Order: sequence, then C-alpha cells, then structure tokens
Amino acid sequence: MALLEIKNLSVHYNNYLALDNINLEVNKNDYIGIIGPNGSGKTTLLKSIIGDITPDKGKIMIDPNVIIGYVPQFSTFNRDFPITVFDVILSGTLPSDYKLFYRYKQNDRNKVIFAIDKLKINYLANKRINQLSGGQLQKVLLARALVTNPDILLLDEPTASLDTDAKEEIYNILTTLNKEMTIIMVSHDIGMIKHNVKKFACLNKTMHVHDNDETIDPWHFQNLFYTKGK
Ligand SMILES: Nc1ncnc2c1ncn2[C@@H]1O[C@H](COP(=O)(O)OP(=O)(O)OP(=O)(O)O)[C@@H](O)[C@H]1O
Repeated sequence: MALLEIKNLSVHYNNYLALDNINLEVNKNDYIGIIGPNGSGKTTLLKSIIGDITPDKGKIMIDPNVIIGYVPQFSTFNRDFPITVFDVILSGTLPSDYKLFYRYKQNDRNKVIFAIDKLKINYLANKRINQLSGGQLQKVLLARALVTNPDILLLDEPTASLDTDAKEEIYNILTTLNKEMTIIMVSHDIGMIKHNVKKFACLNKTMHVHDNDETIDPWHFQNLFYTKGK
C-alpha cells in the first residue's frame, strides 16, 4: 500500500481555484520534487497533506502508521523571537492537542539531542535564532521536523535565498535522510531538483508527475506544461 495517496484533490480559496484535480501516489523512499511558479499551489498542496486545509473535492489517504514531518518556508518564521535553537527544536515535540503550560519530558529533550546530533549542529544548540545564517536556520527547522521521527518529510522551499554552498549542504543532508525516509519537496530551483530527486512533478493548479531519468529535462516539461495549462 502507498504511504500517501492523493485522489482528485481540488482546493478553492473562496471562488479562486488553487488546486485542480491533483493525483499523486507516494511510496516508501520516494524523493519527489514539486516545481511550479509563484502562486501555482505548491504550499496549498503541502498544507492540504498536513491537514491545515480541507479540500473541497477529492481525498488524501495517509497510511495510519505514517508520521509526517513538515518544514515550513523559513521566510514565514519570526527570527526576532527571543528563543534558542534548542527550544525551537524542542517545540517540534509538542503534541497537536497540547495545553497551555505544557511541561516537556526528558524523553522530548532526548529527541532534540538525537536530531541535533544527526544534523551535526551541536555547536548551534545554545544560540538564539537571530544569530543564525539562513543555512543554519534551515538546518534547525529540519531538525525540528525530525524530532517526531517522520516517515515522510515535507519541505517548503528549503533552499530559498541560500547561497550555492548552503544549498548543496541541505541537498546532501536530504539525500542521506532519503535512505530512511520519504521526501516531498517544493522548490523553484529546477536545476537542483533535477540533480537530486527521484521524481519530479510540475504544478500549476493541475499536476503532472515524471520519473527523473537522465533523458528527461524538467525545464522542457515545465515549459510544455505551463504553455498547455494556460
Ligand atoms: N489563504 C488564502 N486565501 C486566498 N487565496 C490564497 C490563500 N493562500 C493562497 N492563496 C492563493 O492561492 C494560490 C496558490 O497559493 P500557494 O501559496 O499555494 O502558491 P505557491 O505555489 O506556494 O506560491 P509561492 O511559490 O509564491 O510560495 C495563489 O494565487 C495565492 O494567492
């Protein structure tokens, strides 16, 4: 059985159609890159998968044993908030139904230590988030998603506004993580997608999925698709 299956999904914001009849099957160890221009529905699709948006039509079926980790766009993150890296990552252990004054357990802290070790960011643990570079903050948000030990990792533009070295470092980390988990990543960065993912999907309200083999050029597909989709 697929870990996640999307069937005929459509989403409107009031009268605006953001996603139109999306179909996608996601299996163990898939690494899927979703590319599309601004406003094509990439974030809407990820938010539908994590249940933040209720679809008007269609279904998203998730294997009940599957845990999903979500790494939001880091531009949406308030970097001026006075909080340490350790506490940001610890917040990833909060249960969805947590109450005010929730007390973390030692086990929660152990999960943070595990994620910090995994991403080799021990040296950042006591820093405040406003002291981090973009690439460091991205790794912290990744560690925050890893504390739940997810089966599927969803990432929204994980390399946006990073320099080439930082981008490469994030992609290397994702390739390593993909050995043990499924990855779905949204990005504008077609070149990086081409070199890293196993499948790519072109999204512009509707979506087409392709295997990423040597002969396929995502630029070609994206252009074809956008021309046809208009
Ligand atoms: N809460 C909302 N209310 C109304 N319209 C929205 C809302 N959120 C998104 N939209 C619209 O839905 C469309 C898809 O938005 P979405 O954020 O999913 O696109 P995206 O591909 O992630 O864009 P970007 O690459 O700029 O992040 C856009 O036209 C956007 O303006």
